[in-house]
This record gives sequence, C-alpha cells and structure tokens, in this order.
Amino acid sequence: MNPILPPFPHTRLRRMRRTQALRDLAQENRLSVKDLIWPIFITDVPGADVEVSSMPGVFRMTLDGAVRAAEEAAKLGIPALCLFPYTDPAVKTETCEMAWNPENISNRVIRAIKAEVPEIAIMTDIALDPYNANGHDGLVRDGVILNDETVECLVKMAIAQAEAGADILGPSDMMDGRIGAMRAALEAAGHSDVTILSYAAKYASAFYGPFRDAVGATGALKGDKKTYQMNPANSDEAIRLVARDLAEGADMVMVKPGMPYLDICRRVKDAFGVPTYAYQVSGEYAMLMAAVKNGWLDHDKVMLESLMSFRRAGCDGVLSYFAPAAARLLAQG
Ligand SMILES: NCc1[nH]cc(CCC(=O)O)c1CC(=O)O
Repeated sequence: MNPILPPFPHTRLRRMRRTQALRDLAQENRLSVKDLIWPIFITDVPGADVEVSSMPGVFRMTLDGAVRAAEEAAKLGIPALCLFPYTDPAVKTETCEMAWNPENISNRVIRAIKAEVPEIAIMTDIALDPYNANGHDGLVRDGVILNDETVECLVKMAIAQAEAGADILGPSDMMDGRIGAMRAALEAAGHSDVTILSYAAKYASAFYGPFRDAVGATGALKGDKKTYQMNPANSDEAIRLVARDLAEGADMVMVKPGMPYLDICRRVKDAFGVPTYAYQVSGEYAMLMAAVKNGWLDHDKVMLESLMSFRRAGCDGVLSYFAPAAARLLAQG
C-alpha cells in the first residue's frame, strides 16, 4: 500500500473520525457472531460439572448441558461449538484406548447434539491428553513422545469422531504427518465431507494453564510439551507448518494462542489466503477476566476489542470462551 497523503491541512485524518456515522463508513474490519467458535468443556464425571476456578463464567457441562449450549448457540447465531472432555482419572491409561471409543463422552455429546441441533457445526479436539495417564498429547515410551504410533491412534480417534457426526476435526496434537494420515483414512472410510481445521501453528505456551485445570490434565502432565509444540520464538517455522498441513489436506488452519501471536495470524493469512482461525486460549480469557473482576478493565469493551484484533490480524474467525457473551452483545448492535 502506498497512501496518498497531501500535507496538512489538506489532509486531516480526524475528519473521518468526527461522528459515529463517519467512523462506521471508514471501518475496515467487522466482527460478527458468524466469526465465533465456542469451545465448551464436557464431562460425565458426577459432580464435575462446575465452574472452572481459573476461568470465571466457564462451566464444565454434562451431556444435557452441552445440548442446551448448542440450542443457545443456535439461537445466538454462533455457527460452531468445539468440544473438550474432562475425564475421570480412572479412565486414563498409557495406551489411551478411550480416545477412540465410540462411547466416550465426546462422541456421545456429538451424537446428542447432532440429533437435537443438527444445524450447529461440531468441532472436536484430536489429541490424546484427556485420555492419557501421562497427560501428553501423544503416546510416551521411556520419556519420549512417539510420533508415528501416536498418529495411528489419532487416526482412530478422527474416524470415531467422524462416525459420531463431527463436522470439523481439530487435530491439536502437533505430531508430524497426522493431517495426511487422517485425510487418507477419512476418504477410505467414506467421510470425504468431514473438514479438518488443523492446529497448524500451535506454540508450547504458558497460556494453556487454565485449560489444563478445566480438562483435569494439570496433575497428570509430566514435563512439558516442547518436543512437539512450537518454540514461541519462531515465526518462519509457523509458515512451514501451515504449508505442510495444507498440502496434506487441511481445509482450515489455526494459530494458537491468539493475542500474543497476532503477527503469526497476519503472516499466515497473507502467505496462504486460506480460512485462518486463532484460538483465544484459556490463559488469555483468565487474564482478561481477572482484570475485569478487579474492576481494572471493562468486560464488554475488552472482550470486543480483543476479538476485533483477530479480524484485523487477518483471521476469518476465532475460538473464544467469550463467544456466547460476545454474541449476546453483538446482537444488541
Ligand atoms: N491438546 C490439548 C489442547 N487442546 C487445546 C488446548 C488449549 C486450549 C486453551 O488453553 O484454551 C490444549 C492444551 C495443551 O496443548 O496443553
């Protein structure tokens, strides 16, 4: 861009900011309820359907609660829900079989929502951590996260979710080769319409802390995820990962976390022009809500400003725990 800018006073940039009507006309980006994906935590553990202490206003839901959330999302116009299971430590094993069990909580919730509110798109999470005694996204042997063996498990998980009726599969595991393996397996199993939103540029971030509380992984996780999630210092590597996942058959890509990585969102959108999403993760939500609770920030204003920042950075949409609150506010105009 090469702006033509005659000298002052011919140019007075404040002219276009004088009234709301002029500001509306000059506005470059807009935030709509249609840009939102609402992540929810689901559980079948009795008594676990409570507020997540580090995420004020976010509650784990039972199957019935999740169906009600889908009804609410439909009423508000939110196009998609993303499901994250909180599991009983007793079902977590080192081999993670529960991850591809058609009767696990995620797959039951997918079927229940699809039966009651079919118009809502259901996104899933594909990674072994909710079912892994080690808390890692992949199988662990002698302290090493196994890539190829994990991919086989992830493919089984993907097929089980597709069979349950998921619309969007969200591999969040960061193993190499998983998108291609899943795409081939989906085609072979007759699920050629199931979309993949790859967590392509997912960083080893400290901002996931509250999420690990929400899904009950905090105690289980041994060590960190730095051998598979990205180094927060890297940017070119994100471009290579996105290129790789698109080449393997991803329909959409994600950058995660969101606000500390808006530069990556912009680079990805400019480089590829594909449907690009950001995940405003649990720690970002917790951070804003903590300041709101202290009376230091205005809830509605920071919520909308933070969500708009993703649109300005080139994102087509955003996964956010603020989705229902933002949708209600956007409906008021
Ligand atoms: N596969 C796990 C997964 N999927 C989504 C999140 C984080 C989401 C959030 O913080 O809101 C994580 C956590 C992690 O990688 O440890």
